[in-house]
Amino acid sequence: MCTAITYYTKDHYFGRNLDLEFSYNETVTVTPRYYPFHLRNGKTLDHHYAMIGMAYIVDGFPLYYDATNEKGLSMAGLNFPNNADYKEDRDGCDNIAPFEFIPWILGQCANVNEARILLERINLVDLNFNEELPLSPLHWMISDKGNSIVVESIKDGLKIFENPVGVMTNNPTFDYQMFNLNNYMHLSKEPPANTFAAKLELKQYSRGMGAIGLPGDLSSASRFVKTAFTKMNSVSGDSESESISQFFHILGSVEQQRGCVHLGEDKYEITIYSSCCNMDKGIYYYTTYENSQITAVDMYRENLDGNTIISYSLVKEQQINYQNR
Ligand SMILES: C[C@H](CCC(=O)NCCS(=O)(=O)O)[C@H]1CC[C@H]2[C@@H]3[C@H](O)C[C@@H]4C[C@H](O)CC[C@]4(C)[C@H]3C[C@H](O)[C@]12C
Repeated sequence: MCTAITYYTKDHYFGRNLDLEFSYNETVTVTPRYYPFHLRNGKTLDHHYAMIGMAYIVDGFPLYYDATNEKGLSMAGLNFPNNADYKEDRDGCDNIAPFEFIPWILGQCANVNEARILLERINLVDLNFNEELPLSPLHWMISDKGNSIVVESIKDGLKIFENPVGVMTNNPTFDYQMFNLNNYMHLSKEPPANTFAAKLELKQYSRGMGAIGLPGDLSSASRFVKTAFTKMNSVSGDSESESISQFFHILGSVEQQRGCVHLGEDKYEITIYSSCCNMDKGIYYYTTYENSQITAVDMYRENLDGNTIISYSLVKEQQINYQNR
C-alpha cells in the first residue's frame, strides 16, 4: 500500500509513503535537462525539464516512483492491482510504457493543464521494462502548485479525475475513494454534541471524540479517509521546518509498522520510505523505515544542464543524536 499527498503553506509540497515488503535499491535521482530519455516508441526526449525524485536506475534508465520537475509539477505512481489495464500500441497516439510515464509528463509539462493536453494523446502500452522487471499495475497522481488529478488506465480506457483532496492511495478506483468520503462527513475535529438522544445525558470524556469512526486500519480505502481527514484539518506554521514536519506527520498517520500487514511466510509490508519534495525549491526530503532523521537532496546544487544522471543512495541507518556523550 502507498499513500501520496500534497500540502500547501507558503511553499508547495508533494510526497508519498512507499509501502512494500522489500526494496529495489532505489536512490534519490536527479535527471538533468540533457539526459536523453530513449523511449520504447523509438523517440528520444533529449531536452526536457530537469527532475528530482525516487528512482531505481536500471541500465542507466531512471525508473521513477515519484518525482518533481523544475516547474514544480509532481507525479507519483501507486499500486493499482487488478484494475490497471495497459493497451496495445495505437496509431495516432503517443504510445508510452508505464515506466516512461513520469519522465514523459514531467519532462514536458509545467503544470496540470499542460499535462492534460499530453494526456489527450497518450496510450499507456503493455510493455515490460525487461524480463526481471515486468509491468507494474499502477495509477498516478499528478499535482502542480494548485491542482491535482489522478490518472487511471483501466479496461474502459484512460480516466482522469479531479482530485480536490490532493490524496491518493491504492484500490479501488479513485471515484469510489472520493464517494466514500460522504460516509464520513459527520466526523469533526471539534468536540461532539449529543445528537444521539436528547433524553440521555452523554458526555465528552476524552479529547478527539469528534473523529470517532475515523478508520485506523491499513487498507487503502481506510488510509484514503484517514489521510484526507488529517490533511484537510491540518494546521501548521509556514516555515520550511514547520511545513515539512507537518507533512511527515500527515504521512505518519498512515505509515505501516512491521508486523501489522502479513504477506505470508515472514513477509510484512512496511513503509520503506516517506518523501516530501518542496515543489518550489526542488528539495527532496525523505525518511526511511530505520532512519527517522530527515535527509535532503537539493536539485539546484547539481548541474541541471548536464546529461548524466546523479543519484544518492538512501541513508538508511538510524541517526541518533546523543545529548550526553
Ligand atoms: C510497489 C510500488 C507501489 C507501492 C504500493 O502502492 N504498494 C501497495 C501494495 S498493495 O496495493 O497494497 O498491494 C511501485 C511504485 C513504483 C513502482 C516501480 C516503478 O514503476 C519503476 C519500475 C517499473 C517496472 O516496470 C517494474 C519495477 C519498478 C521498479 C516498479 C516496482 C513497483 O511496482 C513500484 C516500486
